[in-house]
Amino acid sequence: MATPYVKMNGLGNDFAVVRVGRDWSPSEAQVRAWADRASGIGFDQLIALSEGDGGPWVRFWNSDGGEVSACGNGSRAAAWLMMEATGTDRVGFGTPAGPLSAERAGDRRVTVDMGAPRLNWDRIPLAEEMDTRGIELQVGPIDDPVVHTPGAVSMGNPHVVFFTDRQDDAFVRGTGSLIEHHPLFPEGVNVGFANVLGRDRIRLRVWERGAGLTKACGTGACAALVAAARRGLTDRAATLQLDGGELRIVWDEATDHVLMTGGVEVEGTGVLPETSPA
Ligand SMILES: N[C@@H](CCC[C@H](N)C(=O)O)C(=O)O
Repeated sequence: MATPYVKMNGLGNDFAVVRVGRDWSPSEAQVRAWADRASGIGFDQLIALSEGDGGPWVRFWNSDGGEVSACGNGSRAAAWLMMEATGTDRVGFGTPAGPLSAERAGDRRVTVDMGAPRLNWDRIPLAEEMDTRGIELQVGPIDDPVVHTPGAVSMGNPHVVFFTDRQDDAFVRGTGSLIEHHPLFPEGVNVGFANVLGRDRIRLRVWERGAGLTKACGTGACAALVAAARRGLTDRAATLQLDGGELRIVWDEATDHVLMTGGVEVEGTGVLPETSPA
């Protein structure tokens, strides 16, 4: 049966969003074929919206076909679609990483309450106990590393954040792809490169686990703000400048929750191409 999709993006981080049953389960090969920018639809993540007894439910897959628990930009897109469909200004929905809530923040702008960051080493997860404010990891010569001691944060998915002004393509791609599969991260990791420009402004580029360098990463932006604030480098609210635009991130002191505000765009619609599940 044909499955329609809506093509969307959040700051250029793009998705195909489908409405399907709770038991819908594409194979890795199918997701990879749909994600392919030369021969498929082309996207960074696939997002599935379902209705169940417990209300709306959202799942995410990276372009490499792996299912993941969280996606910040994708959560804004999913929330906006659900609010448009129901004519509401707020929505709550389940995700594999836990329940989230969202509300409209202007024309095609959405704030998602991303919940509390997970900061214990075993919840990132790391392979061994470490202080997640700055973990024992470095890139480059032992006595003169290029980047070192990244903060580690889970926003429902694992992130490390290096504080550096080295943000050129070659460095981000080379270092990101190396760290993504480092044995310290049993589930892999998203790798952020954050240049703190002021107490309320960070320039961020993210090498995403399972998707590579994207134009923006919402959970990466949340993780960067949390990692920076924990180190005293910024306040608990900042504007994150990503390649595709800006996100406002607030780590609320009263609730410990991280609030992410940014735009969503609809690019078009289509039908998932027939593919073999193998
Ligand atoms: N682009 C996303 C993150 C998608 C998942 C990530 N690549 C992972 O594997 O955890 C975002 O906006 O957060």
